[in-house]
Amino acid sequence: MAVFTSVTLEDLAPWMKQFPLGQALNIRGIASGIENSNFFIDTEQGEYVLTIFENLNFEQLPFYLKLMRHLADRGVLVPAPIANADGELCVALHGKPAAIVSKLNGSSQMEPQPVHCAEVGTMLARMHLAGRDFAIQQPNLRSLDWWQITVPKVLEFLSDSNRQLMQEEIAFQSAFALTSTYQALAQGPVHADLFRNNVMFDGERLTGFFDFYFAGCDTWLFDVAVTINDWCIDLTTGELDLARVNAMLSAYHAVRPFTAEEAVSWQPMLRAAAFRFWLSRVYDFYKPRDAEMLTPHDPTHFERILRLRISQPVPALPQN
Ligand SMILES: Nc1ncnc2c1ncn2[C@@H]1O[C@H](COP(=O)(O)OP(=O)(O)O)[C@@H](O)[C@H]1O
Ligand SMILES: N[C@@H](CCOP(=O)(O)O)C(=O)O
Repeated sequence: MAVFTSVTLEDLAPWMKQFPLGQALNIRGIASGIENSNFFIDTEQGEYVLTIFENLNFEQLPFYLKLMRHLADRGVLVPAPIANADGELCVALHGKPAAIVSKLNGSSQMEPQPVHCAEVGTMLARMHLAGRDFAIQQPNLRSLDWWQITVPKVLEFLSDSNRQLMQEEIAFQSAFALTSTYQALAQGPVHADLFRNNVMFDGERLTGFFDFYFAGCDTWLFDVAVTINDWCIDLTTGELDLARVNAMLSAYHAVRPFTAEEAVSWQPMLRAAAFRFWLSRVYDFYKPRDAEMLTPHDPTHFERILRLRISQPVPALPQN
């Protein structure tokens, strides 16, 4: 999809008066998003991104927007939400919650090299540390609870072998989450969807993480595993690429050293990260929402990755 809710320059004229950005001069819908309606807007103060939230509500949004503001204020490279005259980061537009955030320069690096992975590892660790004193608690809404509710809804669509894989993995992850090792893992606000399409680069320089609308409080290691499973693989086979894995993990470890509990949780967490996206892709594939141009992501990609993370040893986390 792209734009679920249409917005014109005429719609924007009165609405923009509450923001310190002057008039909107131009608005262009962004085609690549799949969750929200996004637009680039040119204002008298420069370029910004307008997002109309299609699924998140006014109660949930302060977590994401205030987290972005909190991180931006601490030097983590993320879009900074713009407050209106009342200090609100989220305001209704066409009856839906909407926000304006700063536009990041650059473009996504879809064929990353170790140098890009190192940049991501460093910024991810800085983001985790900067989030430690963030006051709002909101769980990762695509975590174990959601998996347990969603698995029964999709089993009927799966082949026998995939149904078995899904049932065995949800049982494994449910048991893993109860272990004292899991309970000892460092937690805090995490991005939870830090794929290549959610990071901007200008050449080899990272300019920002964005699309925080799957963020929530979860283990930091889950965030690392989600990121590794997208950035550091052979895209055809799903196998881990050691040079990129080492670059990302070493860079992260240099800022925020991994713990002994994280070291023993690494393989289960790579499985959890693969499972989360296999499940959401299966769900979106078989239970699509209304959308003008929505093309669902391929679920088999993460099924393949999950099978590999179960069957093959994974490179160890760096340890001091
Ligand atoms: N703050 C930003 N700065 C620059 N580009 C952005 C920003 N936010 C979104 N975009 C652009 O909009 C596209 C869609 O945004 P995204 O957050 O991925 O949408 P969705 O949440 O709907 O999947 C991105 O691929 C990117 O090109
Ligand atoms: N990264 C997820 C889907 C979420 O889409 P995004 O465009 O909001 O990052 C996936 O690949 O399944």
